[in-house]
Amino acid sequence: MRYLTAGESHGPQLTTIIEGLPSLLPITAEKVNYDLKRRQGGHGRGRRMQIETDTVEIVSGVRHGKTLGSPVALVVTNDDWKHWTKIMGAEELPEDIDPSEIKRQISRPRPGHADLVGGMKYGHRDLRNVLERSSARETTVRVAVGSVAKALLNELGISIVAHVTEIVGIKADQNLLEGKSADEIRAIVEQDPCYCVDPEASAKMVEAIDEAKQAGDSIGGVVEVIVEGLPAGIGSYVHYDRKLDSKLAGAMLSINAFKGVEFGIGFEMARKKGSEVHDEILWDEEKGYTRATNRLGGLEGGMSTGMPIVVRGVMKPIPTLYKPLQSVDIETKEPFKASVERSDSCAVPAASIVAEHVIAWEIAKAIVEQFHSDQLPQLKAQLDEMRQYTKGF
Ligand SMILES: Cc1cc2nc3c(=O)[nH]c(=O)nc-3n(C[C@H](O)[C@H](O)[C@H](O)COP(=O)(O)O)c2cc1C
Ligand SMILES: C=C(O[C@@H]1CC(C(=O)O)=C[C@@H](OP(=O)(O)O)[C@H]1O)C(=O)O
Repeated sequence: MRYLTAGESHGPQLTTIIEGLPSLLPITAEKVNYDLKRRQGGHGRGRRMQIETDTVEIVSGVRHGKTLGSPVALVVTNDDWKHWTKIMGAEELPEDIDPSEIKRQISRPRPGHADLVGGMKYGHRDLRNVLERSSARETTVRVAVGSVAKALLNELGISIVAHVTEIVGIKADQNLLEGKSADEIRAIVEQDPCYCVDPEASAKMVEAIDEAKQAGDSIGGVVEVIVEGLPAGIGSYVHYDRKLDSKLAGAMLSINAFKGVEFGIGFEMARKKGSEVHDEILWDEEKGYTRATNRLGGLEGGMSTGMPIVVRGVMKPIPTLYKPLQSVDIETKEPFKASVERSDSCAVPAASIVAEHVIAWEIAKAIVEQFHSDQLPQLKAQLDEMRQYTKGF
């Protein structure tokens, strides 16, 4: 299973084609739109999100609400495009117009964004040609793709949820997750402005985001994704490129501004002994094999253990600052303050939604590739069989 995305931030639309989905999978634009709306939200978003109302158009691969097995193409239009048609059009500029007269040309790269190196790499002296594609606007269609993947996971009895665990050092109380299912966590975070389970921490996060915005600065944080209901044995230890944990880590780090990833208790493992890290194995008639703890985050040897997958990613503060950092104008080579583009001050809550969807995609892909998956009913039957088999193993 694979997908491609195309589209510039201020171009006419974002497009994606998903290939390899099983047939007979129910998909609705309504469900995808719900996830797109969640990605647009979260405290700390900038003015662009007031312009856009992201909705998906399913343009192929689905008939009467179910996938056909053929490629599924999705389109999300950029409402902002109408303000950018001259600046972002695909047609050649008329000869009597000097390109430097085109407004919003950028020659002052922002530290921390792709502007400078992207310009060098692709030979763009107008750095807008870089930022249009390096922008996290592209994560819109990745959420649409992940939403389709979640529809598949849902059919297979697998739930997934993301939440924000930390913003600028303000940490949510992890004990509040104790005994809660992914669906219960979702019900809580959907009501919270920072997509956080801890209302006290969330109130402080809101304050910190507002303060950063006021100061012309930006802040980052940590998001966590939990996957429940995955049978043991998805992924493999037999070859490096089949390890599920490496695929999940890659997916997390593919999100714009994500700089680190950990599973279970994560980097804390460096400070603990083996007896305090590894999860003891239990068995009972009803549940089959379980673990006394889940400190390894549901993965051993590159395979799911049957315990919930717990994966976290850290997002750096957003590079565009209203109080800009020192940079160099690439035309004059003079020192200047970097360009100030309209920007979010904190996109950690929004990015948690992106994380949920890129992880959903990787899990769905690993399942589809491991089993015979031309048709959803066949895939479902094999997963049920695998659950029964591993229980009695
Ligand atoms: C949901 C989301 C929203 C973002 N919004 C902005 C923004 O408004 N301004 C900005 O400069 N960067 C924003 N970023 C981060 C940049 O896209 C990112 O830093 C840039 O693509 C460079 O990539 P890198 O940070 O991974 O090196 C956002 C990231 C995400 C995930
Ligand atoms: C458009 C989105 O996020 C954008 C991500 C982004 C960046 O540099 O990554 C910069 C900003 O773009 P603009 O200058 O158009 O406001 C954000 O708004 C989105 O999330 O849909």
